[in-house]
Amino acid sequence: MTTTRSRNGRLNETPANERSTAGRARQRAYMIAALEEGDDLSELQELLRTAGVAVVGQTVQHMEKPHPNTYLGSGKLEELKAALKESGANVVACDDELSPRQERNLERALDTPVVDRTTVILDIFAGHAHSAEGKLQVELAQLEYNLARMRGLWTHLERLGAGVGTRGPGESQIETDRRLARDRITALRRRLERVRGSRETMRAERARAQLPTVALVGYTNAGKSTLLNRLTGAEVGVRDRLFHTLDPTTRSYKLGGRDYLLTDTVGFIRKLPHQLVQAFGATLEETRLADLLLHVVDASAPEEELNEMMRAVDSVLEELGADEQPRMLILNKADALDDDGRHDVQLRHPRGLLVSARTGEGLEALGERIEEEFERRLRDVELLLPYSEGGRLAELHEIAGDLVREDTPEGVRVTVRLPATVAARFERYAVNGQPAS
Ligand SMILES: Nc1nc2c(ncn2[C@@H]2O[C@H](COP(=O)(O)OP(=O)(O)OP(=O)(O)O)[C@@H](O)[C@H]2O)c(=O)[nH]1
Ligand SMILES: [Mg+2]
Repeated sequence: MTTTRSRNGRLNETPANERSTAGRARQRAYMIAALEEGDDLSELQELLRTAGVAVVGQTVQHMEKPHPNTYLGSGKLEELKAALKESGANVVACDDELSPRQERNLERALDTPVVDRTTVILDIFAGHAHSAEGKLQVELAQLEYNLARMRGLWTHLERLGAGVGTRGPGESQIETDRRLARDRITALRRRLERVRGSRETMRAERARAQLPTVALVGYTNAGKSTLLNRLTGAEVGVRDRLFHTLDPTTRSYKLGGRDYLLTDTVGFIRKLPHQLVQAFGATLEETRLADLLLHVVDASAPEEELNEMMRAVDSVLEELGADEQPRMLILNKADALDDDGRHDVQLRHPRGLLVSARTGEGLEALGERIEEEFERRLRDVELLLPYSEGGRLAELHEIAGDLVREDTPEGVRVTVRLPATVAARFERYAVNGQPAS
């Protein structure tokens, strides 16, 4: 994991730079946060744990907005300095994304390297990316984040063979850095496009065009992968760690004689770095193209936290333009709730379906609901398929199970019931210009 990180993460490869949360034997982090009353640092702690960093202390200042120059107030900083020494920490981890100025000032005041929440999340992503596409996406996000902040681009570019001496006349070092970083970003984008155009992706896209698709979305650690495994018999990795799944996995899945595709997606989190949402745009496309979204939540989380996680998911979906599809709320981890807890969560989310991906409870009802959801939107469609498009007929059989066919001189005339979204994909074969959706 360390090697992947240092390959991707610019911050991680220079020993002189202690900013990275990874790649060094046992980092000891001291957490700081400017929080509203009632919030705590458990999520940052969880993120650090996932990044393999030990937490040795924390300082929280309750304030409405972080200080624009130093993040925390000056009195708090003094207090922090002493506590920091005491704790033996070798890095300070901040719960928010820091402006370059805040970061610089904090490092100066504390005489300790500072990482912010975004850097930690990018780092975890770098460690969890397995596919060529995932790795490129993370590197792109890291580079863009650092470009915006102009943080030590030096080492990175040197490693890429750009190095000293490439500076043009009259160009300041910063301008050179910026220009080289932009070139690298352009090159990465191009490579990403090529990777995405690969055959495998195209095959997946073809499959998606035909079968109705259901995407599992939700906060990291909600149980999406567990649910996918349970429903389809797949073996997607499951761990009690944040952001375990980065590469979307799609499996087919049968319900009442029809085939569906079920896609697992990357988990969301509060304050998900914007760069990551952008970089993972293509991966998250799965979400936008799905016919139905299952929003999976950890129903065993405390009420306030659950609401916040749901809001975070809503806002990412909105940013992705995936907020218009039909959505179902899946209240997972029912097994971790007692009777009162179940009653309570069901009362607060009457439309949610209580299930347990672990024990299988409620999954039959879930299947029925999915079927109903598609049933409701079934359309009777009449199509004329030319004989040269025999493959299309086979697809229809797979999707619809039942269909009525009649051979005519022009081709096969088919009457079939299809989900509205699928019908739209067959529109060009519709008879009499009758709209298929
Ligand atoms: N008690 C209980 N635990 C569950 C259930 N479903 C999942 N878990 C646990 O929750 C943790 C996270 O599960 P995953 O399936 O990896 O969650 P995910 O939503 O795919 O997480 P990311 O890939 O990080 O977005 C694991 O420890 C699972 O064993 C459930 O129904 N009940
Ligand atoms: Mg997962």
